[in-house]
Amino acid sequence: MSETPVLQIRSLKTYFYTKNGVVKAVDGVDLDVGKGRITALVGGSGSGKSMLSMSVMNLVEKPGRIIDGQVWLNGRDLRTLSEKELKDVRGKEIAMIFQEPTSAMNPVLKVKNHLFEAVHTHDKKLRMRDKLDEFRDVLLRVGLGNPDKILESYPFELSGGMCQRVMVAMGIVTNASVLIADEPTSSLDLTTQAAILEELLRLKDAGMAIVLITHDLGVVAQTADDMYVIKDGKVIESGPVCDVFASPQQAYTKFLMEPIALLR
Ligand SMILES: Nc1ncnc2c1ncn2[C@@H]1O[C@H](COP(=O)(O)OP(=O)(O)OP(=O)(O)O)[C@@H](O)[C@H]1O
Repeated sequence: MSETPVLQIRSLKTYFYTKNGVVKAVDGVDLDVGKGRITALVGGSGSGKSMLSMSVMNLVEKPGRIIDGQVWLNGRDLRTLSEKELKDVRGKEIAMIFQEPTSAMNPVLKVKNHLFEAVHTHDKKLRMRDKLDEFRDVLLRVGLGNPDKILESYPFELSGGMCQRVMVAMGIVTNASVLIADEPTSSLDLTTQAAILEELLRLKDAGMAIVLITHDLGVVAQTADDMYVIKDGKVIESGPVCDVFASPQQAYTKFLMEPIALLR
């Protein structure tokens, strides 16, 4: 990676203090995310991928707590910002597509209002009617046909996969410099999955830095430039995707790659 990374994470630690002891969800992670690149975070269930991204957004809830580290975004350490300043950063400079779209969406807001909120929070002069054409176009690009009907729908009127695509559309319209996508294609059929991945590649080509969290090494091979393998809250292997695939160093990385090796 030649340019200075847009997002640099250093020594980040997020622990959960439970009655059964301390869970080290993120345990001293260093990570660089470059402009115009897709950086994949891979690892098994419970390895700490989601908590790492929630920590970047400073959205960790009790009993979890970020206990150490820095999160540099465009030269500012987000960990030193006030909650008010962070609100401004979220959605404008760094956007996130959550793993659980139905719980991340407001049940009383129509899709058009979700999309509008994603842009209006940071530009109060915008008017809904001026954005509707763009919203229709983005909905079509994420595989949601009949966009006029979708714009007028409430989340409960849509399937989980449709909500997931609305979340992707919200990530796209923000035009943030970093987009964190947590399993953005997990509950989608293969055709829709391909459309979303295509869209992520288009955003990357437009200069966005994308963090792609996934279990699916096939998706990583198709789309990502760099990858980090996470286990027990730690980065155990990282590098350009082609290097890690060509010569994985850790037994755990080889284990994650086994399903792909079988397909070759
Ligand atoms: N509220 C909580 N209380 C206690 N431990 C938690 C809590 N939330 C997450 N953890 C723990 O943090 C660790 C990391 O979880 P995380 O959700 O980041 O994993 P993940 O890699 O994203 O998994 P998945 O792929 O299944 O989403 C796990 O050990 C999990 O049990």
